[in-house]
Amino acid sequence: MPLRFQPRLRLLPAAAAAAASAPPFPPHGPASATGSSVRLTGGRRRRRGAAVAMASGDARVAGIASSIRVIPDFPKPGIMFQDITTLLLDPKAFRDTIDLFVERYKDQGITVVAGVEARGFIFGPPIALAIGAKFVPLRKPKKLPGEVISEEYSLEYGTDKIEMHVGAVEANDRALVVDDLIATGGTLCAAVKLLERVGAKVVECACVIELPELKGRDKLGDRPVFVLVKADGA
Ligand SMILES: O=P(O)(O)OC[C@H]1O[C@H](OP(=O)(O)OP(=O)(O)O)[C@H](O)[C@@H]1O
Ligand SMILES: Nc1ncnc2[nH]cnc12
Repeated sequence: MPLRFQPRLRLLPAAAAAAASAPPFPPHGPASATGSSVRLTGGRRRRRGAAVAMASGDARVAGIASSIRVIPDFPKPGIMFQDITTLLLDPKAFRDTIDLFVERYKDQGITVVAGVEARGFIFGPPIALAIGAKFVPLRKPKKLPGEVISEEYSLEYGTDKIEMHVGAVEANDRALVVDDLIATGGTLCAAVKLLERVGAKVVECACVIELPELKGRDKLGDRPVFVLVKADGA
């Protein structure tokens, strides 16, 4: 997966009001991991590179945003890695994340939640259970034991593939695609293609985080993408 350079992050204007009530540091944030923070006007401090912005006016999103740790230069120099494992350490943030998705999708007639390996396997299943849909894992090559269909997608250098079991999704299914993050959009685009190839209707793609500078939405055309937080490169 291409983990492209993501410049230092800043708080988007839409986020400012909701963020005012957020704690200055996340419970498990990089302030402790890296010792890195920046001072905000008014004397508050926030993590360097970690200002993650709200996509909605819901107050829960501020807590979710501040629970996501950003690790600079992982897995290689220049990458600001959005680490959702710290969100998982915070039961309120994790529950709020699932609840926000469930509230959005519970009355949309969704019959299948497709989660993209690996981090879509964390958020997808609890959403599927709560809305009464089946969960279908979209896996990296050679992991699924049954007959599969595959979709290749572009990486920064070369290509990768995801696979889905034949028969898991049917032509009359209404699908939600779930992953933790959209960057270039290549992964979600391949996921959508797999589902559409078997005739399913992709209602929406849902991610916790978007890196808007990488313009992943452009790759998805008119398929809607819903995200909770945006990490904005300044
Ligand atoms: O929008 P894109 O540019 O396609 O990137 C987004 C994908 O990258 C990350 O996964 P990764 O491929 O690193 O795999 P992992 O979850 O197995 O670590 C992330 O979890 C998304 O699936
Ligand atoms: N900056 C980033 N952080 C976490 N996962 C990613 N996948 C692609 N870019 C990423």
